[in-house]
Amino acid sequence: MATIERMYTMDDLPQLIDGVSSENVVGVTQYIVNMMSHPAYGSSYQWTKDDFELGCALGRGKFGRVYLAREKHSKFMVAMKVMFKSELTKGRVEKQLLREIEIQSRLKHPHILRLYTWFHDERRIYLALELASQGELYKHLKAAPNGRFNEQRSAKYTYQVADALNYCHANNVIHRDLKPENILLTDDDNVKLADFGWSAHTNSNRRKTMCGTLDYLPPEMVDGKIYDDSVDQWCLGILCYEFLVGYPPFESETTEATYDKIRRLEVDYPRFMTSGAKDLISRLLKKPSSSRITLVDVMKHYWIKENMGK
Ligand SMILES: Nc1ncnc2c1ncn2[C@@H]1O[C@H](COP(=O)(O)OP(=O)(O)OP(=O)(O)O)[C@@H](O)[C@H]1O
Repeated sequence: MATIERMYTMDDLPQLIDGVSSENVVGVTQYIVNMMSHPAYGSSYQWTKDDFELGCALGRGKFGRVYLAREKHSKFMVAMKVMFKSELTKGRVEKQLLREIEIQSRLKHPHILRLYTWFHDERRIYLALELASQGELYKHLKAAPNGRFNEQRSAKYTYQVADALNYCHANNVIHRDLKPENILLTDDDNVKLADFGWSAHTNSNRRKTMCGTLDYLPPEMVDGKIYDDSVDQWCLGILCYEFLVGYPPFESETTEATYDKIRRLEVDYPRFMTSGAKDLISRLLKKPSSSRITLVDVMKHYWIKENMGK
């Protein structure tokens, strides 16, 4: 699903506020007018840190911190990721970051975290990201009863991630690093796929690079073989399993034991898992990548539909 690309004008105001509740009409109208009257609206604009007020820290990553921030003119809230150039250079991740920025800034989908803009000063790089106030999905999984989501929540999130990945693949992007730590949650309980640091374009050759989290590695990557965008379907199967069970299926004490389980496709489905969930996961965790269920079929799968009330 794509977002509307055209620029709105003040003439569109009635359409934009159509359906807004009466107590919010004044606030929303003011908000839209502020946005449209900003010099950045509809033209190129060089954003700087002076355009934003930084608030509390939302979290800390390997290369910087993320702050709640507000654009001064429109009062639009964002998550501002601030990274030090010296640390990026030391970690040799400048190229990876530039690729992440290039990919994430052109992906516009309701379940992909938007990168609104980015800029830099002498010492730092700033990424103005869509705000996902509930933070990492991982944290919510750990806090859920028995450390796992119920079927309704699992099906909803699996559907939304499948929708996001399907959009990525249609735009020649493979995510390659799916896991609950790389998915954020909004206040209205919707997921946003984030962290495109390991993502790749598919339009070049199929690649053999080894990356991503061990527990989520598909067999073709364990064996260093060529792979394509169906690695994301495998990872979606692992993710759906982790939602329902609380840990990934091939988790082991050692790297070798994990690799071994992946190669032998040794999945233990707990008794509490329903046959519908098992059916979907086993269709995703197929060793020959070409036999994995498509993302469109994941969204139409009966277990997803049943649990989303569709
Ligand atoms: N868009 C956002 N909205 C709300 N909170 C966010 C957002 N982005 C990040 N955070 C919070 O900040 C924390 C750190 O994010 P960041 O992306 O820097 O870390 P990370 O995923 O560990 O990245 P990396 O491993 O690439 O350094 C996250 O764990 C999350 O809690």
